[in-house]
Amino acid sequence: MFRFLKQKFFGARDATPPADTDSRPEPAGAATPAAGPSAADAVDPLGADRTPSAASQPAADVAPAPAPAPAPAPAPAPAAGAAQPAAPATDPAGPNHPPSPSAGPSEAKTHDSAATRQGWLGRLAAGLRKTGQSLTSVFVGARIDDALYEELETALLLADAGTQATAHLLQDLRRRVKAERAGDAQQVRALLIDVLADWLRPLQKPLAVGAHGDGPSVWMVAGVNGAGKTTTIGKLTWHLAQHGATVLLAAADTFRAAAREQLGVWAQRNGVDIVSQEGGDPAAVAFDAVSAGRARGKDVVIVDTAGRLPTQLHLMEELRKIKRVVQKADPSAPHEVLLVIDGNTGQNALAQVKAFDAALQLTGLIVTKLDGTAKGGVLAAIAMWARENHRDVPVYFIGVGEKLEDLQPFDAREFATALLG
Ligand SMILES: Nc1nc2c(ncn2[C@@H]2O[C@H](COP(=O)(O)OP(=O)(O)OP(=O)(O)O)[C@@H](O)[C@H]2O)c(=O)[nH]1
Repeated sequence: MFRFLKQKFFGARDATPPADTDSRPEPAGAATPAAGPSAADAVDPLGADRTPSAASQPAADVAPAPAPAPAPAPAPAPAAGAAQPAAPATDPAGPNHPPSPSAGPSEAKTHDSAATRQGWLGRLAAGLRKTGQSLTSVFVGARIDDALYEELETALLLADAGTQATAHLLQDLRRRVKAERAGDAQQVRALLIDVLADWLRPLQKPLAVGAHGDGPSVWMVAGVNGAGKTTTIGKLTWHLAQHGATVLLAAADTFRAAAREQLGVWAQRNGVDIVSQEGGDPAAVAFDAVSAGRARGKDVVIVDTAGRLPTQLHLMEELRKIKRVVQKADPSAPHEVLLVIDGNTGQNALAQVKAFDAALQLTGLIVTKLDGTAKGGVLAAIAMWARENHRDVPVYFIGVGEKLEDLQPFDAREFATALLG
Protein backbone atom coordinates (compact mmCIF):
# COMPACT_ATOMS: atom_id res chain seq x y z
CA MET A 1 0.00 0.00 0.00
CA PHE A 2 2.70 2.46 1.02
CA ARG A 3 6.45 2.30 0.78
CA PHE A 4 7.80 3.14 4.22
CA LEU A 5 11.35 4.43 4.17
CA LYS A 6 11.74 5.96 7.59
CA GLN A 7 14.06 4.46 10.11
CA LYS A 8 11.23 4.07 12.62
CA PHE A 9 9.49 1.61 10.33
CA PHE A 10 12.55 -0.64 10.04
CA GLY A 11 13.49 -3.48 12.31
CA ALA A 12 10.26 -4.40 14.02
CA ARG A 13 8.64 -4.59 10.67
CA ASP A 14 9.55 -4.56 7.05
CA ALA A 15 10.17 -1.20 5.46
CA THR A 16 7.67 -2.03 2.77
CA PRO A 17 5.03 -4.07 4.51
CA PRO A 18 3.38 -6.59 2.27
CA ALA A 19 -0.24 -5.90 1.63
CA ASP A 20 -1.32 -9.31 2.81
CA THR A 21 -0.24 -9.32 6.40
CA ASP A 22 -2.00 -8.85 9.64
CA SER A 23 1.03 -9.22 11.83
CA ARG A 24 1.89 -5.57 12.16
CA PRO A 25 1.75 -3.85 15.51
CA GLU A 26 -1.42 -2.20 16.57
CA PRO A 27 -1.50 1.41 15.42
CA ALA A 28 -1.45 3.91 18.22
CA GLY A 29 -4.24 6.19 17.24
CA ALA A 30 -6.42 4.50 14.72
CA ALA A 31 -7.53 1.41 16.52
CA THR A 32 -9.21 3.26 19.32
CA PRO A 33 -10.19 6.63 18.04
CA ALA A 34 -13.48 6.43 19.83
CA ALA A 35 -11.56 6.41 23.09
CA GLY A 36 -10.03 9.71 22.17
CA PRO A 37 -6.73 10.68 20.64
CA SER A 38 -3.51 9.55 22.16
CA ALA A 39 -1.25 12.10 23.79
CA ALA A 40 1.11 11.92 20.87
CA ASP A 41 -1.63 12.36 18.33
CA ALA A 42 -3.99 14.55 20.25
CA VAL A 43 -6.42 16.38 18.05
CA ASP A 44 -5.05 19.86 17.68
CA PRO A 45 -7.18 22.33 19.56
CA LEU A 46 -6.21 24.70 16.80
CA GLY A 47 -4.49 27.47 18.42
CA ALA A 48 -2.78 25.60 21.17
CA ASP A 49 0.45 25.90 19.26
CA ARG A 50 -0.25 28.28 16.47
CA THR A 51 -1.25 31.87 16.24
CA PRO A 52 -4.45 32.30 14.27
CA SER A 53 -3.74 35.92 13.60
CA ALA A 54 -0.42 35.01 12.07
CA ALA A 55 -1.93 32.19 10.12
CA SER A 56 -4.73 34.28 8.79
CA GLN A 57 -2.49 37.07 7.59
CA PRO A 58 -3.02 37.60 3.90
CA ALA A 59 0.69 37.12 3.44
CA ALA A 60 2.01 38.01 0.04
CA ASP A 61 4.05 34.91 -0.20
CA VAL A 62 4.62 33.45 3.16
CA ALA A 63 2.85 33.55 6.46
CA PRO A 64 5.35 32.30 8.99
CA ALA A 65 3.71 31.27 12.18
CA PRO A 66 5.73 31.07 15.36
CA ALA A 67 7.46 27.74 15.63
CA PRO A 68 4.93 25.36 17.12
CA ALA A 69 5.67 23.91 20.48
CA PRO A 70 6.97 20.38 20.06
CA ALA A 71 4.36 18.84 22.29
CA PRO A 72 0.69 19.26 21.61
CA ALA A 73 -1.56 20.40 24.40
CA PRO A 74 -2.60 17.34 26.35
CA ALA A 75 -6.23 18.25 26.74
CA PRO A 76 -7.66 19.46 23.46
CA ALA A 77 -10.17 21.97 24.71
CA PRO A 78 -11.46 23.66 21.56
CA ALA A 79 -10.40 27.29 21.48
CA ALA A 80 -12.70 30.04 20.35
CA GLY A 81 -12.74 30.21 16.60
CA ALA A 82 -11.05 26.87 16.30
CA ALA A 83 -12.26 24.84 13.40
CA GLN A 84 -11.89 21.55 15.16
CA PRO A 85 -15.41 20.18 15.22
CA ALA A 86 -16.89 18.30 18.07
CA ALA A 87 -17.73 14.80 16.94
CA PRO A 88 -20.63 15.48 14.62
CA ALA A 89 -23.33 12.98 14.04
CA THR A 90 -22.86 13.05 10.30
CA ASP A 91 -20.56 10.75 8.50
CA PRO A 92 -17.82 12.59 6.62
CA ALA A 93 -18.45 10.58 3.53
CA GLY A 94 -22.15 11.08 3.63
CA PRO A 95 -25.08 9.22 5.08
CA ASN A 96 -24.57 6.25 2.83
CA HIS A 97 -21.06 5.67 3.98
CA PRO A 98 -21.36 2.21 5.49
CA PRO A 99 -18.12 1.64 7.40
CA SER A 100 -17.03 3.88 10.14
CA PRO A 101 -13.42 4.97 10.46
CA SER A 102 -13.92 4.20 14.10
CA ALA A 103 -13.67 0.55 13.19
CA GLY A 104 -12.41 -1.46 16.10
CA PRO A 105 -9.03 -3.08 16.50
CA SER A 106 -10.13 -6.41 15.17
CA GLU A 107 -11.22 -4.86 11.92
CA ALA A 108 -7.98 -2.94 11.78
CA LYS A 109 -5.96 -6.09 12.27
CA THR A 110 -7.67 -8.02 9.56
CA HIS A 111 -7.80 -5.16 7.14
CA ASP A 112 -5.03 -6.39 4.90
CA SER A 113 -5.69 -10.06 5.33
CA ALA A 114 -5.91 -12.27 2.29
CA ALA A 115 -9.65 -12.42 2.69
CA THR A 116 -9.88 -8.67 2.66
CA ARG A 117 -7.67 -8.54 -0.40
CA GLN A 118 -9.94 -11.03 -2.07
CA GLY A 119 -12.86 -8.85 -1.08
CA TRP A 120 -11.17 -5.90 -2.72
CA LEU A 121 -10.70 -7.80 -5.98
CA GLY A 122 -14.39 -8.65 -5.92
CA ARG A 123 -15.36 -5.05 -5.33
CA LEU A 124 -12.92 -3.91 -8.00
CA ALA A 125 -14.51 -6.26 -10.52
CA ALA A 126 -17.99 -5.17 -9.45
CA GLY A 127 -17.01 -1.52 -9.57
CA LEU A 128 -15.51 -1.83 -13.03
CA ARG A 129 -18.40 -3.89 -14.35
CA LYS A 130 -19.94 -1.07 -16.36
CA THR A 131 -16.70 -0.39 -18.20
CA GLY A 132 -15.86 -4.07 -18.48
CA GLN A 133 -19.19 -5.28 -19.78
CA SER A 134 -19.00 -3.49 -23.10
CA LEU A 135 -15.49 -4.84 -23.62
CA THR A 136 -16.11 -8.44 -22.61
CA SER A 137 -19.38 -8.67 -24.54
CA VAL A 138 -17.35 -8.24 -27.73
CA PHE A 139 -15.80 -11.65 -27.18
CA VAL A 140 -19.02 -13.59 -26.71
CA GLY A 141 -19.35 -16.05 -29.59
CA ALA A 142 -16.97 -13.98 -31.69
CA ARG A 143 -14.58 -15.13 -34.38
CA ILE A 144 -11.07 -13.74 -34.62
CA ASP A 145 -11.43 -11.44 -37.58
CA ASP A 146 -11.38 -7.75 -38.45
CA ALA A 147 -14.91 -7.34 -37.15
CA LEU A 148 -13.73 -8.40 -33.68
CA TYR A 149 -10.97 -5.79 -33.67
CA GLU A 150 -13.39 -3.15 -34.93
CA GLU A 151 -15.82 -3.91 -32.15
CA LEU A 152 -13.02 -3.83 -29.64
CA GLU A 153 -11.93 -0.48 -30.99
CA THR A 154 -15.43 0.90 -30.54
CA ALA A 155 -15.69 -0.50 -27.01
CA LEU A 156 -12.32 0.96 -25.99
CA LEU A 157 -13.22 4.35 -27.40
CA LEU A 158 -16.57 4.29 -25.60
CA ALA A 159 -14.69 3.48 -22.40
CA ASP A 160 -12.75 6.72 -22.96
CA ALA A 161 -9.41 5.00 -23.57
CA GLY A 162 -8.71 7.62 -26.24
CA THR A 163 -7.79 7.12 -29.89
CA GLN A 164 -4.04 6.85 -29.49
CA ALA A 165 -4.07 4.42 -26.58
CA THR A 166 -6.73 2.35 -28.34
CA ALA A 167 -4.56 2.14 -31.45
CA HIS A 168 -1.53 1.06 -29.41
CA LEU A 169 -3.51 -1.53 -27.47
CA LEU A 170 -5.04 -3.09 -30.59
CA GLN A 171 -1.75 -3.12 -32.44
CA ASP A 172 -0.10 -4.94 -29.55
CA LEU A 173 -3.05 -7.31 -29.29
CA ARG A 174 -2.90 -8.24 -32.98
CA ARG A 175 0.82 -8.90 -32.61
CA ARG A 176 0.33 -11.18 -29.60
CA VAL A 177 -2.62 -13.02 -31.13
CA LYS A 178 -0.43 -13.81 -34.11
CA ALA A 179 2.59 -14.79 -32.03
CA GLU A 180 0.53 -17.02 -29.75
CA ARG A 181 -1.54 -18.39 -32.63
CA ALA A 182 -4.63 -17.74 -30.54
CA GLY A 183 -7.49 -19.84 -31.83
CA ASP A 184 -10.59 -18.54 -30.11
CA ALA A 185 -12.03 -15.31 -28.83
CA GLN A 186 -11.52 -16.18 -25.15
CA GLN A 187 -7.79 -16.57 -25.77
CA VAL A 188 -7.82 -13.13 -27.34
CA ARG A 189 -9.57 -11.79 -24.27
CA ALA A 190 -6.87 -13.29 -22.05
CA LEU A 191 -4.22 -11.71 -24.25
CA LEU A 192 -5.97 -8.36 -24.00
CA ILE A 193 -5.61 -8.59 -20.22
CA ASP A 194 -1.84 -8.97 -20.72
CA VAL A 195 -1.76 -6.11 -23.21
CA LEU A 196 -3.70 -3.77 -20.93
CA ALA A 197 -1.71 -4.74 -17.83
CA ASP A 198 1.56 -4.02 -19.63
CA TRP A 199 0.22 -0.74 -20.97
CA LEU A 200 -0.90 0.45 -17.53
CA ARG A 201 2.10 -0.84 -15.56
CA PRO A 202 4.10 2.42 -15.81
CA LEU A 203 1.30 4.03 -13.77
CA GLN A 204 1.77 1.58 -10.91
CA LYS A 205 3.93 2.76 -8.01
CA PRO A 206 3.69 2.70 -4.20
CA LEU A 207 3.33 6.00 -2.41
CA ALA A 208 6.48 6.57 -0.34
CA VAL A 209 6.51 7.72 3.27
CA GLY A 210 9.71 9.14 4.74
CA ALA A 211 11.81 9.38 1.59
CA HIS A 212 13.01 12.89 2.42
CA GLY A 213 15.16 12.98 5.52
CA ASP A 214 13.77 13.33 9.00
CA GLY A 215 10.86 15.63 8.31
CA PRO A 216 7.38 14.52 7.40
CA SER A 217 6.35 13.54 3.91
CA VAL A 218 4.25 16.45 2.74
CA TRP A 219 1.43 15.65 0.33
CA MET A 220 -0.57 18.38 -1.28
CA VAL A 221 -3.93 17.29 -2.65
CA ALA A 222 -5.78 19.15 -5.39
CA GLY A 223 -8.68 18.59 -7.74
CA VAL A 224 -11.95 19.93 -9.06
CA ASN A 225 -14.97 20.30 -6.79
CA GLY A 226 -16.43 17.05 -5.60
CA ALA A 227 -13.72 14.81 -7.11
CA GLY A 228 -13.35 13.09 -3.75
CA LYS A 229 -10.34 14.88 -2.28
CA THR A 230 -11.41 15.11 1.34
CA THR A 231 -12.89 11.63 1.44
CA THR A 232 -9.72 10.26 -0.12
CA ILE A 233 -7.56 12.08 2.42
CA GLY A 234 -9.69 10.58 5.19
CA LYS A 235 -9.24 7.11 3.75
CA LEU A 236 -5.49 7.58 3.24
CA THR A 237 -5.17 8.80 6.83
CA TRP A 238 -6.95 5.72 8.05
CA HIS A 239 -4.72 3.43 5.97
CA LEU A 240 -1.60 5.27 7.20
CA ALA A 241 -2.71 5.01 10.81
CA GLN A 242 -3.28 1.29 10.29
CA HIS A 243 0.39 1.07 9.37
CA GLY A 244 1.48 2.97 12.47
CA ALA A 245 2.27 6.24 10.68
CA THR A 246 1.49 9.55 12.37
CA VAL A 247 -0.41 12.08 10.30
CA LEU A 248 -1.22 15.77 10.49
CA LEU A 249 -3.95 17.18 8.28
CA ALA A 250 -4.12 20.73 6.94
CA ALA A 251 -7.54 22.11 6.05
CA ALA A 252 -6.37 24.59 3.44
CA ASP A 253 -9.91 25.15 2.21
CA THR A 254 -10.36 28.19 4.40
CA PHE A 255 -13.54 29.35 2.71
CA ARG A 256 -15.97 26.45 2.94
CA ALA A 257 -16.82 25.60 6.53
CA ALA A 258 -18.33 22.26 5.53
CA ALA A 259 -15.07 21.20 3.89
CA ARG A 260 -13.10 22.00 7.04
CA GLU A 261 -15.61 20.22 9.20
CA GLN A 262 -15.54 17.17 6.96
CA LEU A 263 -11.76 16.98 7.29
CA GLY A 264 -12.07 17.62 11.01
CA VAL A 265 -14.32 14.61 11.38
CA TRP A 266 -11.80 12.41 9.62
CA ALA A 267 -9.03 13.81 11.83
CA GLN A 268 -10.97 13.14 14.98
CA ARG A 269 -12.03 9.67 13.99
CA ASN A 270 -8.50 8.74 13.08
CA GLY A 271 -7.10 10.44 16.17
CA VAL A 272 -4.76 12.69 14.22
CA ASP A 273 -3.89 16.38 14.46
CA ILE A 274 -5.44 18.96 12.20
CA VAL A 275 -4.46 22.54 11.45
CA SER A 276 -7.45 24.53 10.33
CA GLN A 277 -8.40 28.16 9.98
CA GLU A 278 -11.63 29.91 9.19
CA GLY A 279 -11.11 32.42 6.42
CA GLY A 280 -7.68 33.79 5.68
CA ASP A 281 -4.96 32.50 3.49
CA PRO A 282 -4.91 28.80 2.57
CA ALA A 283 -1.17 29.03 1.99
CA ALA A 284 -0.69 30.20 5.58
CA VAL A 285 -2.59 27.18 6.86
CA ALA A 286 -0.40 24.91 4.75
CA PHE A 287 2.72 26.66 6.07
CA ASP A 288 1.59 26.24 9.66
CA ALA A 289 0.75 22.61 9.09
CA VAL A 290 4.13 21.75 7.60
CA SER A 291 5.89 23.62 10.41
CA ALA A 292 3.78 21.86 13.03
CA GLY A 293 4.31 18.50 11.32
CA ARG A 294 8.07 18.98 11.49
CA ALA A 295 8.02 20.18 15.09
CA ARG A 296 5.84 17.28 16.22
CA GLY A 297 7.78 14.66 14.30
CA LYS A 298 4.85 13.53 12.19
CA ASP A 299 5.40 11.04 9.41
CA VAL A 300 2.99 12.60 6.95
CA VAL A 301 1.37 16.01 6.50
CA ILE A 302 -1.55 16.04 4.08
CA VAL A 303 -2.74 19.38 2.77
CA ASP A 304 -6.37 19.41 1.60
CA THR A 305 -7.14 22.23 -0.83
CA ALA A 306 -10.43 23.65 -2.03
CA GLY A 307 -11.92 22.26 -5.21
CA ARG A 308 -11.43 24.40 -8.30
CA LEU A 309 -11.72 24.28 -12.05
CA PRO A 310 -8.57 24.71 -14.13
CA THR A 311 -10.32 27.58 -15.89
CA GLN A 312 -10.49 29.56 -12.63
CA LEU A 313 -7.10 31.10 -13.13
CA HIS A 314 -6.94 33.02 -9.85
CA LEU A 315 -7.70 29.81 -7.96
CA MET A 316 -5.04 27.94 -9.90
CA GLU A 317 -2.62 30.72 -8.95
CA GLU A 318 -3.69 30.21 -5.34
CA LEU A 319 -2.65 26.55 -5.64
CA ARG A 320 0.74 27.57 -6.98
CA LYS A 321 1.11 29.90 -4.03
CA ILE A 322 0.26 27.14 -1.57
CA LYS A 323 2.98 25.04 -3.16
CA ARG A 324 5.52 27.88 -3.00
CA VAL A 325 4.72 28.64 0.63
CA VAL A 326 4.95 24.97 1.59
CA GLN A 327 8.43 25.05 0.06
CA LYS A 328 9.33 27.90 2.40
CA ALA A 329 8.36 25.79 5.40
CA ASP A 330 10.35 22.85 4.03
CA PRO A 331 12.50 23.40 0.93
CA SER A 332 12.15 19.75 -0.07
CA ALA A 333 8.34 19.85 0.15
CA PRO A 334 5.76 19.19 -1.11
CA HIS A 335 7.01 15.69 -1.73
CA GLU A 336 3.83 14.74 -3.53
CA VAL A 337 1.45 16.93 -5.45
CA LEU A 338 -1.54 14.67 -5.89
CA LEU A 339 -4.49 15.25 -8.16
CA VAL A 340 -7.72 13.50 -7.28
CA ILE A 341 -9.83 12.85 -10.36
CA ASP A 342 -13.33 11.47 -10.69
CA GLY A 343 -13.18 8.41 -12.93
CA ASN A 344 -16.77 9.08 -13.93
CA THR A 345 -15.67 12.04 -15.97
CA GLY A 346 -13.59 10.04 -18.47
CA GLN A 347 -11.75 12.21 -20.96
CA ASN A 348 -12.59 15.25 -18.89
CA ALA A 349 -10.45 13.77 -16.12
CA LEU A 350 -7.58 13.58 -18.59
CA ALA A 351 -8.07 17.26 -19.40
CA GLN A 352 -7.85 17.98 -15.66
CA VAL A 353 -4.61 16.02 -15.40
CA LYS A 354 -3.08 18.09 -18.19
CA ALA A 355 -4.23 21.43 -16.74
CA PHE A 356 -3.26 20.72 -13.13
CA ASP A 357 0.06 19.25 -14.23
CA ALA A 358 0.84 22.38 -16.21
CA ALA A 359 0.11 24.50 -13.14
CA LEU A 360 1.61 22.35 -10.38
CA GLN A 361 3.84 19.64 -11.86
CA LEU A 362 1.90 16.73 -10.47
CA THR A 363 3.67 13.78 -8.91
CA GLY A 364 0.71 11.42 -8.74
CA LEU A 365 -2.96 10.74 -9.24
CA ILE A 366 -5.77 9.18 -7.29
CA VAL A 367 -8.71 8.08 -9.42
CA THR A 368 -11.99 7.87 -7.52
CA LYS A 369 -15.49 6.72 -8.42
CA LEU A 370 -14.49 4.03 -10.89
CA ASP A 371 -17.55 2.24 -9.64
CA GLY A 372 -20.68 2.85 -11.62
CA THR A 373 -18.89 4.36 -14.61
CA ALA A 374 -18.44 3.05 -18.14
CA LYS A 375 -15.45 5.33 -18.61
CA GLY A 376 -12.79 3.45 -16.65
CA GLY A 377 -10.76 3.19 -19.85
CA VAL A 378 -9.50 6.68 -19.13
CA LEU A 379 -6.57 5.11 -17.28
CA ALA A 380 -5.29 3.89 -20.65
CA ALA A 381 -5.54 7.44 -21.96
CA ILE A 382 -3.65 8.74 -18.91
CA ALA A 383 -0.92 6.17 -19.55
CA MET A 384 -0.71 7.44 -23.13
CA TRP A 385 -0.40 11.04 -21.96
CA ALA A 386 2.32 10.14 -19.44
CA ARG A 387 4.22 8.19 -22.05
CA GLU A 388 3.96 10.86 -24.73
CA ASN A 389 4.97 13.65 -22.39
CA HIS A 390 7.60 11.71 -20.48
CA ARG A 391 5.75 12.44 -17.25
CA ASP A 392 6.17 10.15 -14.28
CA VAL A 393 2.73 10.68 -12.79
CA PRO A 394 1.63 7.36 -11.32
CA VAL A 395 -1.85 6.43 -10.25
CA TYR A 396 -1.16 5.71 -6.58
CA PHE A 397 -4.69 4.75 -5.58
CA ILE A 398 -8.02 4.01 -7.15
CA GLY A 399 -11.44 4.16 -5.53
CA VAL A 400 -14.41 2.00 -6.35
CA GLY A 401 -16.82 3.06 -3.65
CA GLU A 402 -17.41 5.07 -0.53
CA LYS A 403 -16.17 2.54 2.01
CA LEU A 404 -12.74 2.88 3.55
CA GLU A 405 -11.50 -0.30 1.96
CA ASP A 406 -12.79 0.80 -1.44
CA LEU A 407 -9.66 2.91 -1.86
CA GLN A 408 -6.69 0.71 -2.68
CA PRO A 409 -3.33 0.98 -4.43
CA PHE A 410 -3.50 0.77 -8.18
CA ASP A 411 -2.21 -2.50 -9.54
CA ALA A 412 -2.15 -2.74 -13.33
CA ARG A 413 -2.74 -6.46 -13.57
CA GLU A 414 -5.46 -6.47 -10.94
CA PHE A 415 -7.16 -3.68 -12.82
CA ALA A 416 -6.91 -5.36 -16.23
CA THR A 417 -8.08 -8.68 -14.83
CA ALA A 418 -11.00 -7.11 -12.99
CA LEU A 419 -11.99 -5.26 -16.14
CA LEU A 420 -11.76 -8.15 -18.58
CA GLY A 421 -11.65 -11.26 -16.47
N1 LIG B 1 -19.12 6.04 -5.46
C1 LIG B 1 -18.01 6.64 -5.00
N2 LIG B 1 -18.11 7.79 -4.34
C2 LIG B 1 -16.98 8.38 -3.90
C3 LIG B 1 -15.70 7.82 -4.13
N3 LIG B 1 -14.78 8.66 -3.58
C4 LIG B 1 -15.46 9.68 -3.05
N4 LIG B 1 -16.80 9.53 -3.24
C5 LIG B 1 -17.88 10.43 -2.84
O1 LIG B 1 -17.80 11.65 -3.56
C6 LIG B 1 -18.39 12.69 -2.81
C7 LIG B 1 -17.51 13.92 -2.82
O2 LIG B 1 -16.37 13.63 -2.08
P1 LIG B 1 -15.53 14.77 -1.33
O3 LIG B 1 -14.39 14.07 -0.67
O4 LIG B 1 -16.38 15.63 -0.50
O5 LIG B 1 -15.01 15.61 -2.57
P2 LIG B 1 -14.06 16.89 -2.56
O6 LIG B 1 -13.22 16.79 -3.77
O7 LIG B 1 -13.33 17.01 -1.28
O8 LIG B 1 -15.14 18.05 -2.70
P3 LIG B 1 -14.91 19.65 -2.58
O9 LIG B 1 -14.34 19.91 -1.23
O10 LIG B 1 -16.27 20.20 -2.77
O11 LIG B 1 -14.01 20.05 -3.68
C8 LIG B 1 -18.66 12.11 -1.43
O12 LIG B 1 -20.01 11.79 -1.32
C9 LIG B 1 -17.82 10.85 -1.40
O13 LIG B 1 -18.32 9.86 -0.55
C10 LIG B 1 -15.62 6.57 -4.85
O14 LIG B 1 -14.55 6.01 -5.12
N5 LIG B 1 -16.81 6.03 -5.26
